[in-house]
Amino acid sequence: MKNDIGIFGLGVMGKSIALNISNHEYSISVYNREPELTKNFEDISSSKKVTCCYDIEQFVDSLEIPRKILLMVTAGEAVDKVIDTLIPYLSKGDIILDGGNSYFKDTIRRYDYLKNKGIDYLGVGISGGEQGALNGPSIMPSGDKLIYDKVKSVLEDIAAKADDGQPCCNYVGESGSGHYVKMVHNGIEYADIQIICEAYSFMKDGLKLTTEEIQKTFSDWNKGKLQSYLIKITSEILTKKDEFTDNYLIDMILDKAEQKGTGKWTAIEGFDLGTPIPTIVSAVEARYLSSKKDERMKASKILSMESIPQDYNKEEVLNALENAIYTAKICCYAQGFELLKDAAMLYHWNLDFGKIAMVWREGCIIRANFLNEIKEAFDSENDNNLILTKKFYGKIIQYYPDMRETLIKMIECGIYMPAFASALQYLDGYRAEITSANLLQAQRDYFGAHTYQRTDRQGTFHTIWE
Ligand SMILES: NC(=O)C1=CN([C@@H]2O[C@H](COP(=O)(O)OP(=O)(O)OC[C@H]3O[C@@H](n4cnc5c(N)ncnc54)[C@H](OP(=O)(O)O)[C@@H]3O)[C@@H](O)[C@H]2O)C=CC1
Ligand SMILES: O=C(CO)[C@H](O)[C@H](O)COP(=O)(O)O
Repeated sequence: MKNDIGIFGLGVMGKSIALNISNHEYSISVYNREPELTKNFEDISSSKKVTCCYDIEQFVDSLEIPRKILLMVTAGEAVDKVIDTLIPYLSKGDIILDGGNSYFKDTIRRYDYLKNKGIDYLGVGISGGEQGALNGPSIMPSGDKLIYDKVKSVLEDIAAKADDGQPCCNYVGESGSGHYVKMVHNGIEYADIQIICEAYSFMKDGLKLTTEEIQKTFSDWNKGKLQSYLIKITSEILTKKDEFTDNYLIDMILDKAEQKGTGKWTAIEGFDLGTPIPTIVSAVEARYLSSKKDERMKASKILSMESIPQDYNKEEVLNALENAIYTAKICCYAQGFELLKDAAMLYHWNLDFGKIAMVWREGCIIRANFLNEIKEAFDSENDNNLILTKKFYGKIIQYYPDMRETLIKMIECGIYMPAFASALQYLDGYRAEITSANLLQAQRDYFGAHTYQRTDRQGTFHTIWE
């Protein structure tokens, strides 16, 4: 008897996905470059439907034809190496699925490379971290639809299920689009995380709340319109005590953020496509700034400034902050979907934003209650900016003043809040009928004869300014 599917790579994600698949009654074969992880997997997987392989040929031979092999390895060069290791053992019609955070242009290249060899390739964006992978991730598959149909049942079975029972797995589109959607998911993840961190900073350093008070605030917010995985884990993180000191663990963690690159790719795509995604860009930049800890320490002494002492009504400020976070979150998602809209045009993908929102409703890191509303918004207005949809523009108008008031207070307290500021500026800029770009165009024409268009007649104009 041959096995249904093979999993190559038994790191954090591969191990959990493999267990998830085998828990769904599929027979699996697993392989890892370092045999130690395969041995560990053998120890934890009691199921008889698991074949642990220590040899690539044995791994490939153990699979039902056409073979289906899910790669869960580090994105980048490793994926190419693994593909080249597998090729000599594969047959025409076999299917490789890449479940890592691969760069979408690499996925398109690998698809073409393997197509020439008669091997099918699906780029499968997966989100949910270790627990999601084990209990039900959000899955964003792409490639040939006919090939997807051959693996659809296993992907849908292992995916998270939304409240309506629908699997959080939907075919996204042509090659590369699934990894693109996953990349944008991560861009939104960066922005969402940054907004929460800035709110935390304001509560701690501006409002001088205790960790317990901040924890309770996040916990309360998670019962309302901000209900989401990231707000929930934030409230849980703030309960954790340090094992070495009497402090909360959060106060012992160095404030230097790391990143693996998906947020940066999203920001670069925004620049390349000319799509304004300032909150996502600001979140990437905030990570870079945070990592310059030594310089910040030095600057904090040289540029030391007193913040303006305030006597805020904390309850009112926290209510406004909740509305400000909600509005900023909508802006993050709106920016992500605007990038997807421009990418669909440029790369000729037929993206259904309602279906994408549906896939993000459960399982992934940005899962949130309001994704149900985002789904409904796009179901009826697929081409609209989220902030202009009937579902959301009223909320933005309602919460706009609270957002503005909150930002004023953050400025008074000297809080670093690039994500909040960029979200408000996104709204102010997007709704501006007239901007200052008329002056900008005049300056360009002045120094470089770059020409400009007029408001009252067609054509291109140049003025001798001096
Ligand atoms: N961790 C997370 O929360 C999430 C991760 N992802 C993505 O999933 C993928 C896997 O991540 P994760 O499980 O966290 O990573 P880990 O670091 O835990 O595991 C990496 C895996 O890749 C294998 N690998 C690395 N280089 C090679 C190579 N040259 N040849 C063969 N195998 C190699 C490792 O094998 P070995 O043991 O031999 O080194 C190991 O099995 C990545 O693309 C990641 O971005 C996606 C969503 C969430
Ligand atoms: O893909 C993920 C979740 O969806 C990973 O958790 C993500 O890679 C984390 O990114 P970074 O290390 O850059 O913060």
